Amino acid sequence: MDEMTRSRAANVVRPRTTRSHKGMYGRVVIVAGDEHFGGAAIMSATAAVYAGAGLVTVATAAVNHAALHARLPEAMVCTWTDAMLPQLLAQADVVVVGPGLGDSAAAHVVLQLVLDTVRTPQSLIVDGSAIDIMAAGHQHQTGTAQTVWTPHAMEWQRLSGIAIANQTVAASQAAAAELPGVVVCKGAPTVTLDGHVAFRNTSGGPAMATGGSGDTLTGIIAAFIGQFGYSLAVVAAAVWVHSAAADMVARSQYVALPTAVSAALPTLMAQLSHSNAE
Ligand SMILES: NC(=O)C1=CN([C@@H]2O[C@H](COP(=O)(O)OP(=O)(O)OC[C@H]3O[C@@H](n4cnc5c(N)ncnc54)[C@H](OP(=O)(O)O)[C@@H]3O)[C@@H](O)[C@H]2O)[C@@H](O)CC1
Ligand SMILES: Nc1ncnc2c1ncn2[C@@H]1O[C@H](COP(=O)(O)OP(=O)(O)O)[C@@H](O)[C@H]1O
Ligand SMILES: [Mg+2]
Repeated sequence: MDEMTRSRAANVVRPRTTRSHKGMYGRVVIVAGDEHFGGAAIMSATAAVYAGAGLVTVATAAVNHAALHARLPEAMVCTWTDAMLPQLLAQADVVVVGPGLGDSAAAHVVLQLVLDTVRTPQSLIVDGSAIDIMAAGHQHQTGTAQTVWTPHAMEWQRLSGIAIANQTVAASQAAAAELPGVVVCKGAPTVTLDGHVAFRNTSGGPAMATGGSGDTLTGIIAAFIGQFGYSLAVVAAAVWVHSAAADMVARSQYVALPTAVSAALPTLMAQLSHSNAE
């Protein structure tokens, strides 16, 4: 099994060219946050912006819009039933679906819209409640998007059928081989795999055991794919950066608040890109 280390992550986070514009760094659409879980959408979107995504739009329940603008004016917003959502999804480089999505009829409908719309070369990150809905067999991935699944151990048990106690790398690789794309088996440590190769994460720790850490990771993965392309190594580098930012916070904080982790991303990514530039 390979290891995702600081130096390998630094190879991904390359310096930006002078002639940059935001269209070069990914149009990200985040479909998340029903009326109970608005925080998940805000944390995912915050992480996507702070990890360098070019443009971020959040499709979330209307009740979350004011809070989102208050915390993250950089993000644009719409609802799940907005007439412009299908076009936004079709024009996105990367789509995240699932953080705080819930299990309502509306959640099932918007998930199916995403699955029917997002196609390669677009990338699709499936997290949280979207994993649960798909695991329950209600909906299948009809598109052929470049996919990243981000289950924690219980979500992976639901999706793969492997009991948490039996989630060895070999068992997870076999299950991942039956799924399209990359699987981020979140845990301590997180292992990122594609049915053939696996990267064990070398950063992170128990300060991350708090609600919102996984929502935050989805935004970082989306921003990394938008800037650095879709590959197992880029996803594993995003996992490393997420956990390394948490380690920075945990040096002086007992718990690595997901919003504090996002706030640490621009500094950490600057350090990595400078080391890459040397
Ligand atoms: N602020 C917001 O809006 C937030 C919104 N959120 C949104 O909430 C939605 C539900 O996501 P969820 O992860 O909270 O619930 P679920 O999928 O049922 O899993 C928890 C169950 O699994 C069990 N479990 C056992 N082992 C485990 C392990 N190693 N890792 C993890 N779990 C393990 C665990 O066992 P127990 O704790 O009972 O021992 C418990 O029974 C989702 O859409 C998410 O995005 C959250 O992100 C939080 C902040
Ligand atoms: N003890 C730990 N060591 C390392 N990483 C951890 C630990 N506890 C939680 N994490 C990380 O925190 C995140 C939790 O994801 P998840 O359970 O989906 O959170 P959320 O509440 O946002 O849904 C994962 O990336 C996981 O690897
Ligand atoms: Mg989660």
